[in-house]
Amino acid sequence: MHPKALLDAATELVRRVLLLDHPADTVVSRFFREHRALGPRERATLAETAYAVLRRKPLYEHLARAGSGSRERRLAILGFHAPRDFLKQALSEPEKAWLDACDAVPPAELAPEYRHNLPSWLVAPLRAQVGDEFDTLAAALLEPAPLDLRVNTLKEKRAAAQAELAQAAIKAIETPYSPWGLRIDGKPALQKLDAFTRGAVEVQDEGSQLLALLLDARRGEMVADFCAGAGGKTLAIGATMRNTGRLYAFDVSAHRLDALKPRLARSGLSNVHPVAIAHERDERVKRLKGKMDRVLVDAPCSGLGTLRRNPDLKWRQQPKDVAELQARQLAILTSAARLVKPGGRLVYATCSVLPDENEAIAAAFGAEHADFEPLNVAELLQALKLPDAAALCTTDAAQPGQYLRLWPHRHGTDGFFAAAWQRKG
Ligand SMILES: C[S@@+](CC[C@H](N)C(=O)[O-])C[C@H]1O[C@@H](n2cnc3c(N)ncnc32)[C@H](O)[C@@H]1O
Repeated sequence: MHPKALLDAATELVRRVLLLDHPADTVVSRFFREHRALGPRERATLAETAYAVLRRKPLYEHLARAGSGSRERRLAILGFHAPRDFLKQALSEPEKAWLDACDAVPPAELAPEYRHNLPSWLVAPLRAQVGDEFDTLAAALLEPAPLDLRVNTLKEKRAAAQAELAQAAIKAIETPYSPWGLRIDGKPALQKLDAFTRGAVEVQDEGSQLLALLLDARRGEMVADFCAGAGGKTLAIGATMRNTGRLYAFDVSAHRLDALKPRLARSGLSNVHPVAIAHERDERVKRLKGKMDRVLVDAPCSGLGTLRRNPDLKWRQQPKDVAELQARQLAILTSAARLVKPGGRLVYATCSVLPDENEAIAAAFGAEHADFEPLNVAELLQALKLPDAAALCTTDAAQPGQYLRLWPHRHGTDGFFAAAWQRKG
């Protein structure tokens, strides 16, 4: 496609994602379905351009106050994911001069909001948590996430999967913390790889793998993944159970559970029972009261720990949404807790970096549930022989290691939180 046509397409896609009325990945997929003639490289350029604009929206809007042409075209030019000489074939002389002027602005001279590119309401809670590391965190959140795989140890050892990928010219290194993880160089197409189609590997961020590990589900147990969604963590938990026992995958979205089915088929797991529920107090949940050895609540959350892959969330989420989420999170955790049998383990997790969705929910639950003993997550991970377990957890002087707290700039994962309890016997 000629650079001019590709820039026009990017401008239209940028216009659509900036409406912020749907998740960016949905908008991009719909755009590609409408433009079937686009090749893989053109698709990559368009998607990366739209994501670049979402990532650096404040900076690009600032730079786009100068220049000419529509606002979306200026933003698409600034985010255009291709070599400058290719892009310049699409530009008028005044546009080229404006772009050169933008490129010449020294980053150090930019106001902080054009460097961190975060909404103002998010800055204070992040600064309060990471202090001097704020700029490093903000920079990490502006980078695309690496591609992590989880090796399905029911089918393959990690080293064998790594060797198989190498034969397909895909370089993969072991993830630093998860014993099942491989981190891939670049973004190769995996769907047609034998290792993928036969279920030996699945795409999953290392942080998600650690949440499944923390649940520590064993052979023959009764386990519930309460907010299973498309089942990323369900699959990892089923593998730790060595395909024995019974693993319920609950979710209120039948549509998301449907996406679990092909993944289950590939994985070779037959111990998973997907159940679409109407709400967290559904009769099908109540019937299992006190029967579960382990329950994971991977709660619906703002997703603000996943800004590397979902940069639109920082513009689509608002403080009032977080307040609404808190009520749902506590209600879901409270209902899910009823399933846990005496001596059983409960894990609450989110992919949010906001204390309001994390420590605050754990504290509110703890205050109402004296029958649940908080477990120290660092100790649980140490017992699982995880390297640097304490470094993955909170460091409060009063309760060191109490919660899992993963950060992109420290751990190279998405931002995750987890708290764990044991029901008193
Ligand atoms: C963070 S996502 C889960 C991601 C999934 N565990 C994974 O690893 O891919 C949260 C899920 O909670 C589900 N959910 C929302 N409200 C719920 C409720 N009341 N009961 C159970 N699941 C709920 C959503 O449909 C969504 O799939």
